[in-house]
Amino acid sequence: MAPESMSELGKRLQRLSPKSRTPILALLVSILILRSRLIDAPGLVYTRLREAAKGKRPAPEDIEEALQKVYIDEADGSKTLLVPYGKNVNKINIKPTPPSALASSSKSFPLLSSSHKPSLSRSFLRQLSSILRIAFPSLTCRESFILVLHSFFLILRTVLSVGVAKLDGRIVKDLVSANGKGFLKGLGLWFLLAIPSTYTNSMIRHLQSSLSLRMRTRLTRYTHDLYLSSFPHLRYYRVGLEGGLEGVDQYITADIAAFLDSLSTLYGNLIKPSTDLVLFTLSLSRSLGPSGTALLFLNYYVTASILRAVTPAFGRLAEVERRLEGEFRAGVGRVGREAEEIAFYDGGKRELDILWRAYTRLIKHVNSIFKIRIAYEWTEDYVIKYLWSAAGYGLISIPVLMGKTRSLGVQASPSSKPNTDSDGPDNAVANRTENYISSRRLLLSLADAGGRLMYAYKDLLELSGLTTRLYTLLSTLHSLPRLPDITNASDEITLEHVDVGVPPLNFVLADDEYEVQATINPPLVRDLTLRLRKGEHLMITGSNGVGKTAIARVLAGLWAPQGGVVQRPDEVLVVPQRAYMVAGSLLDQIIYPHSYPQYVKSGKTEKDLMEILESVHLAYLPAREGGWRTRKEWRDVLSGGEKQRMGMARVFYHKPKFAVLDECTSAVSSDVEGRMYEHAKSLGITLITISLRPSLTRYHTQLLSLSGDGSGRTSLTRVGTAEERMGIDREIINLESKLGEVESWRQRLEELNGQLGIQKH
Ligand SMILES: Nc1ncnc2c1ncn2[C@@H]1O[C@H](COP(=O)(O)OP(=O)(O)OP(=O)(O)O)[C@@H](O)[C@H]1O
Repeated sequence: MAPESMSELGKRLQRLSPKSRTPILALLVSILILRSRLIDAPGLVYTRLREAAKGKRPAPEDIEEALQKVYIDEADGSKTLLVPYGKNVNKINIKPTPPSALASSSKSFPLLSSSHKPSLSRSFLRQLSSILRIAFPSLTCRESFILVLHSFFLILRTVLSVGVAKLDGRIVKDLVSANGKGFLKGLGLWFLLAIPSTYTNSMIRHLQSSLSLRMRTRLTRYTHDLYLSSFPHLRYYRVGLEGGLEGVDQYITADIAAFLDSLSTLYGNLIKPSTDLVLFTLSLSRSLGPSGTALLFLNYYVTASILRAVTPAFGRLAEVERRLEGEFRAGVGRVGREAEEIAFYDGGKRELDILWRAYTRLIKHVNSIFKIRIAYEWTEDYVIKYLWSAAGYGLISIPVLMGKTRSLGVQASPSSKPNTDSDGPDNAVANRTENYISSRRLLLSLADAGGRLMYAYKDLLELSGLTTRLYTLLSTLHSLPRLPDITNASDEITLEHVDVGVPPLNFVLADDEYEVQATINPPLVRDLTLRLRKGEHLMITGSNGVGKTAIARVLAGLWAPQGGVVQRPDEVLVVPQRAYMVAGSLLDQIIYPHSYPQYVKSGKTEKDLMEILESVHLAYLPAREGGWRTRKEWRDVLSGGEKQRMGMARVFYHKPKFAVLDECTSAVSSDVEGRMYEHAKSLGITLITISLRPSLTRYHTQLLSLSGDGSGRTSLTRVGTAEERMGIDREIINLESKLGEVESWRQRLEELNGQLGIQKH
């Protein structure tokens, strides 16, 4: 807008009366906000508009590059996500929650008592305020600004409703008194008032959803940063085992959204009727007098008491519903994830039973909520719609029936002022009609506001259930203590008197006090002491379930040792038996957990990657799958052995000092397995192999055997000791002497064939 036209607009605004200025100012402010949102929104709308305006569209290669890159690391530590959208690439800057902010907010999330039930208590307010501090990090943040604007429009709507009620009365009065001019004027005003009223309504809806979305983004980012924390917390790994929380996906996706929807709807449902109640009561009290107003308040008190008494525990019901929803979702997710295994067993029918059971439990619960609601809503409707209306009729009738004609609602306009009761019975009727219509409308609005408030009470209870769900997730994630730091700058792995066992459920709560679980799981491996220098390859063996992988978990830092001291260099890569395939391109599979920008930074090229694939006998993949950037569901595309080879390809890409190979070549043919082991050793990688295959022993210098008798004992022997070599020598002599006899066996065979008349061709 040009500056001259702005100042002209300012002058015009000044000429308007303060009352008529308010809606116009609100309109202008909101237009400015919408405009600034278009400009400031990081990427999404603006990039598209700007690029469309310039007629500049990214080439398909740019989009492919963006798909591969995913994000760009910025100098300030933030990341800029590249999101291909239609024919454009949108850039969205994401600032991670600083670890210090996570650490300081953890004090606001003490664990709830195990006996906690959601309700409107102080605990609910504490939980809500802890969560809201994440959604509204400061008073000056954009969310706070939207909230203020939203509240302003909510109040403006109520002010406009009062105006509409008054105008309504005035129009009917003019109609009854056959005042055509006044009637037409009233109608004109009616249409004028409709403009800010309808605009206010749409702004309220818009601001409510945009506030909800913004809060969701903040909460989701915070939860992601917390959940996907790297060492020393690894919360995504430990939240189930040590935190005892199942189905985190339901919490992070559906529950956050449900919580915020409930919160933002509730805010509107609470502010509007509360303001309505105050303003309408004020308007009405002028016509009802002190005793009428007192009766009105008595009416509020009685109805609120009745409804409180009949309100079921909606909070608890909502919490249970979310949990059952999560169980059902997890069931459906499991079938999708394990589809092939289920199909091999033809287990569809069995899975159907399991899913149907989960769904039936959910539906039964929802149905029972519906049934409980019938009785509650019946009482609510009866009280609010009929009891309140009847009380309203009674209250309006008092001044009318007692012959009082005190002016209600709208004061007659100056032009209509001479029309007083003394001018004749018609005017008296007209005035009473005006008063009645205004008051009636106010009373109906009052009953509506009361109904909404009562609904808000029920919504508030439901919000308490959703708050408890979200709070439980955040407090459980926060409660996981740091894992001990086991890394140092040396080139060797040392374990001294280490006990390895399944970590206990981290905290259980009794009477709001933290207590470490009393029953620590007995160690699987006891008093393990070993020292592994670079170049000393260790093989760990033992029967199933003795704790071989448990040792790998301790070495990786996933489980804290139950006793003793573990020290290892930073560069230890653990390759599990079940190879994990990341969402992304073929190239992403090899470089995982590196991202594309890290790969570029490392200076490696596609030629290097090809050499790696050749060393694991997967060189045919890029050509077969359509290139390095092909994106597929690799978990389904690659065979079990191919996936395991890909796991080894990662080892060759990262070249760590130590690689823990946890039966990660069990599905690979022996010849290829051997060549991969040799290759790893030639790259200078020290191997720690967990395997039951004796054929792998020859690639190692030490053998750690775990006893299968439950004692947790271990024995460490050197592979290739003098005794072992003597054993091998004995075997060689034995075989050689047998080979010496081969000639005599062949002669005997020919003799036998001759006797049987079998001719050798
Ligand atoms: N999260 C867990 N919760 C409870 N028990 C566990 C957990 N993880 C492992 N265990 C138990 O710890 C024991 C050792 O497990 P581990 O995976 O180390 O066995 P393993 O020696 O590697 O066996 P395998 O040769 O079959 O792979 C097993 O009895 C297993 O059931």
